[in-house]
Amino acid sequence: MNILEQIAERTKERIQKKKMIFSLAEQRKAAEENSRLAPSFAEALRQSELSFICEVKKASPSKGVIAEEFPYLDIAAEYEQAGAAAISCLTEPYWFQGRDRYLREIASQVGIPVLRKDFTVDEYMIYEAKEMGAAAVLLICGILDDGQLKAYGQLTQELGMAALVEAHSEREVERALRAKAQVIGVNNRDLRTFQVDVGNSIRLRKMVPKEIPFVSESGIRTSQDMRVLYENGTDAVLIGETLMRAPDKKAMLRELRGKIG
Ligand SMILES: O=P(O)(O)OC[C@@H](O)[C@@H](O)c1c[nH]c2ccccc12
Repeated sequence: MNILEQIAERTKERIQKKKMIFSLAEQRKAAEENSRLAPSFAEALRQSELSFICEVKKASPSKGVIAEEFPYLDIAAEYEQAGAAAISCLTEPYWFQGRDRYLREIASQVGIPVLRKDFTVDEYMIYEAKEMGAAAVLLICGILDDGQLKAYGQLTQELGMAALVEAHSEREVERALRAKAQVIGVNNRDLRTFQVDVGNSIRLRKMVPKEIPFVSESGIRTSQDMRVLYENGTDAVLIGETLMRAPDKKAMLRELRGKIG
């Protein structure tokens, strides 16, 4: 099993345990009772020439612990003040050291949309995301079949959220398009090998119609990376590690943005 499959399996177990404590029916009810409409994720990505989705992430399978100190609320506030279009918050606990409560607290504190970054493998997680105040969930093509992609995308929309559908290859972009993804992200990191290639987004950008916001994810470090992505029609970038390691996140965002947008 590659790492992506391992995480997906572990996530299924995690959700089974949660369901025993709080059933799917109860979770659905809790989601439906949260009538607060989160700000629109897709709209937020259309607000500027090149939008930033800034990630709150303590650790990752490829890098281990990235931020020993992890004042997640301060980090989220700093991202918002620096002009982030949206925040991505990890909730996966074992490889990324995420927590549901990080997302819950961040979403209640900031005015910009928050993406629940997790390995969605069950509709239960979509109800949870809604209940927690997320504006969007991640659907990874590599761990979902076509039926799930479609059904989870629909449920997400019914609950007033958006799905960021993540692809890594031509075939997966085709699948995302077929599933009527509202927002498509291309991961520059191969979650099977951890190899990073920003060229992956550039290659796959051409397959996605202009009306669908296109997000380039992972491994973005320099204003040079940003320029190349921008020139090739990227609408938004999703940046984690580079920002998490920067002592002054506002300055880092300014530097990355350079002369763009
Ligand atoms: O820290 P980076 O290299 O800037 O990457 C951020 C984000 O793209 C990455 O965390 C990510 C992309 N797809 C994922 C799926 C699950 C968990 C995490 C991810």
